[in-house]
Amino acid sequence: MQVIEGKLQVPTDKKVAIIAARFNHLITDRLVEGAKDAYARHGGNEAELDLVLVPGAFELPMATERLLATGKYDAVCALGAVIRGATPHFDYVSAEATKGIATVSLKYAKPVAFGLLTTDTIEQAIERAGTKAGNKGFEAMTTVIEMLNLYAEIQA
Ligand SMILES: Nc1c(NC[C@H](O)[C@H](O)[C@H](O)CO)[nH]c(=O)[nH]c1=O
Ligand SMILES: CC(=O)[C@@H](O)COP(=O)(O)O
Repeated sequence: MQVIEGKLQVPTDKKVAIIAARFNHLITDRLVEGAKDAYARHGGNEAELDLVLVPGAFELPMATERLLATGKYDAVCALGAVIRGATPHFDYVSAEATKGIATVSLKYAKPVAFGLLTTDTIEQAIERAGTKAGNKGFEAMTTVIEMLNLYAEIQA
């Protein structure tokens, strides 16, 4: 049986953008740090990353679409933190961001990692932004690296 999988080594010929929401930036700044750390730990040079900031998670898909439409990027690491408030707003923002990120990834057939926290409390968000439950930004960038290498293995 042939096993096809992507290795965890940053490819030298691929351009990656991090796109991060400023909303809840106390959390998202930590996710960005985690993503940069993952890139460096897997052999990449942080200076080669581009960082794009958007107002909130709702804007992640539309700005990712613009980025990929330029043809300059091979993958995007999308980061944000939606934290439940008192109204149903959380459900709308998180659902649109999630659906949009998946849609744009499929449209361009390029990896767009889902580094979006959707938490009930700020404590849960802190736990996932570099404390006891790891750093979802690190995980998302690791996914970008694996998927870029996987796509290189699966040539159309
Ligand atoms: N409540 C959260 C938001 N809300 C803002 C929206 O994402 C959007 O920027 C606004 O509705 C204008 O289009 N964004 C987050 O990233 N996290 C939240 O918890
Ligand atoms: C994600 C959100 O919904 C949040 O920031 C909005 O809070 P609220 O529902 O209290 O307006």
